[in-house]
Amino acid sequence: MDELIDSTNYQLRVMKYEKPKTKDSTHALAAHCDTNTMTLLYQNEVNGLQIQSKDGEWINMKPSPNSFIVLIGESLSVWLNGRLPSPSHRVMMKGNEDRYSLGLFTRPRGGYVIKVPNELVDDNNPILFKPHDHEEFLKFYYSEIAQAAVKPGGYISRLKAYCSV
Ligand SMILES: O=C(O)CCC(=O)C(=O)O
Ligand SMILES: [Fe+2]
Repeated sequence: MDELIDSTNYQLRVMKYEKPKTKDSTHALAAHCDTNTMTLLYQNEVNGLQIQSKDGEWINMKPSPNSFIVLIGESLSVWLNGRLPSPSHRVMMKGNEDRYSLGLFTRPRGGYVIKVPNELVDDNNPILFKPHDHEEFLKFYYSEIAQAAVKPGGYISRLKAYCSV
């Protein structure tokens, strides 16, 4: 537990999504998976977050006023050798109210090596990801090579491209 606390950075961010200018629903945040370990989201009463199910369907999130949404990030998914998937999500806006959300993003600190635990690797579950430092990954994330690999409109996991075995 101490190791987890010592190896984690936290970022708290407030996000504002302006009401759409037309009656149609609009993409306010494009589909993506978070690259960090875990994201906790809290929102005002305006819905808009959608999570993609395994079969590709977009599900509207309607959290009750006192609840948080917890999203597994790709970094945790990789850490767990893919045992828990990181869901693709997006924000669609409709109606005539602005949306505010509060996100607490946890991510591994630079210098900490993320390594799949031995307990999660066996003959049926071969190791899928190489040990890596998240900060080194972020340098790759913004590099020209990674940017060039990302095609407009399609989501590609740069983390998996970076550390797959
Ligand atoms: O505003 C939201 O509900 C989602 C924000 C989000 O997915 C992100 O910032 O990565
Ligand atoms: Fe996100």
